[in-house]
Amino acid sequence: MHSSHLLLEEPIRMLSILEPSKASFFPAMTKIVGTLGPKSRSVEVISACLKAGMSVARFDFSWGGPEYHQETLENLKTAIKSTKKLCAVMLDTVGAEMQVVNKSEKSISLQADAQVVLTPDRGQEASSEILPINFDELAKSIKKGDTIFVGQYLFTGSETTSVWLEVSEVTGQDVVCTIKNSATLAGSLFTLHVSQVHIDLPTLTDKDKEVISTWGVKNKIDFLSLSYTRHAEDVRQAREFLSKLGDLSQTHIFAKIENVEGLTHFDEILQEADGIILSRGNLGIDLPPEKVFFFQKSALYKCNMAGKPAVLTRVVDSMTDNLRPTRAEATDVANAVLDGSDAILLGAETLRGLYPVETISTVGRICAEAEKVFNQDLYFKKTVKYVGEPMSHLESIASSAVRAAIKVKASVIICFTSSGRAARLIAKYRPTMPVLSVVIPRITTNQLKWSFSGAFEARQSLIVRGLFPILADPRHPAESTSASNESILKVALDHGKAAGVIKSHDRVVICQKVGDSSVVKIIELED
Ligand SMILES: Nc1ncnc2c1ncn2[C@@H]1O[C@H](COP(=O)(O)OP(=O)(O)O)[C@@H](O)[C@H]1O
Ligand SMILES: C=C(OP(=O)(O)O)C(=O)O
Ligand SMILES: [K+]
Ligand SMILES: [Mg+2]
Repeated sequence: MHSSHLLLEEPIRMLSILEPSKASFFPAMTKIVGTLGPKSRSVEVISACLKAGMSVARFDFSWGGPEYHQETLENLKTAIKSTKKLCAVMLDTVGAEMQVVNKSEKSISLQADAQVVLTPDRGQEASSEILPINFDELAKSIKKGDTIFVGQYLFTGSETTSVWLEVSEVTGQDVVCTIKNSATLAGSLFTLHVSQVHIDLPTLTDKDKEVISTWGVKNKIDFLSLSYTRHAEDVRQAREFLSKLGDLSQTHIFAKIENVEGLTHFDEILQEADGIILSRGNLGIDLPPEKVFFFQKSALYKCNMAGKPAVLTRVVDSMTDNLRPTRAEATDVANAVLDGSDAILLGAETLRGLYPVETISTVGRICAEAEKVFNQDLYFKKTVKYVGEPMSHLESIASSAVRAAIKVKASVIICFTSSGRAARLIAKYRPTMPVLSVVIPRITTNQLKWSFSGAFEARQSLIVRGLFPILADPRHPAESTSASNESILKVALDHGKAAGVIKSHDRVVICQKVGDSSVVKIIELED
């Protein structure tokens, strides 16, 4: 078969599979988002997660209050300082999530073929006969025969702690269900999912707004993960809300596609959002199993062509309590890379799993192997063709930088950027070498005070495949002169050398503005 038909580069020597994977400074070009929680909130564990390759920390407000998450975040800051590894912060909303609340935390055992009632009456204690839920309108939204799934928060699928229910009767506000499998629900919170039914809850709830405008503002969150995004309008409303919150006007919105409704409006959502999270946890039960791969491949392709970062969830559930992933999971991680994801999001594995650090390093190693055989040549051609002609000047420069870097076998691409746009466009063409994006701060004013931009832009590239940011000293203003460019370049090269990605005699491709024009330079280093 001709290599252009394959996701893999050809030819692959069978024996190359046996070569040990080399350790390198950048564990992988694909990024890892880790959800922080009980098993990953001490300075020690977070430091180890950062060293293993986590570059975005996710704080999921479906679970845990602001004080709890603040404590974790303070530990993250300490870990960042001591490891000198950058990490961005993602706030994940609750959104239109239906939940069963089990205040007493006593485990609830459910027997197959028996009946259980879902009720909006939150005064009731959860038991084997009745489950109180946080949503008043369930009875209006469903009908006899519908399927409902109730599972432990961040259920892993391998547990006996989740049940399938079939609606047998609706009586007033209550929904009577037949239990399809025996299970024991353990813990205080369970997520409830109704297959392919519109749930009339807002995408940004009042509680979400409250958390964003307090916790979010205080911590200048880099990313808002917008749970249950179903329409482009959801993203527009979130954007409008953030725009009034000072620094958060710079926060990037990642639309989480978790159900068929979001999938149906994918194209419009992608246009509005800064990035996409393919929430396979929920979507995987909303879609028939045989269709999940299809969504993954087409959504990743669309994100790649739009040059917007795509994050894939739920890859190694079984590592929540095992040191090794299953064969299917290990293959799934590699396929996520070949299909085009920028980042992998770990949920239960890092939040409440026994091996958060090992999970990160295992996923990183699988990604790195897949990146080595990713058919860059085919991908590059596809992207150029998709973009068409005439290309914008900047995109043409960016794609040329990638092509040049591959042709001369450069060890890195160094890209000067202020808005982050140039670096992102380079990453869009999926270079095989790391891109050091040197973010040059711009002086901005809001009429009250002067400040420097750049910190958001630098951290926001931590979710993009292949981008490794360096924030330049604000004493080098964006109004660049050739002297300041030279000194910044020296800093970037030194950083690359210290990190072990640049050696003497290496070739390096540089993308920067000289005077009014963007240029791509190739330099060969001396000793
Ligand atoms: N401070 C800078 N010094 C030199 N070149 C820069 C600087 N900022 C951006 N560039 C270059 O200018 C071009 C436009 O990049 P872009 O990231 O869109 O910058 P901007 O911040 O102007 O939007 C790219 O070639 C980029 O490498
Ligand atoms: C990550 C997911 O969402 P959450 O954990 O917020 O339910 C998912 O559904 O895959
Ligand atoms: K959530
Ligand atoms: Mg979800």
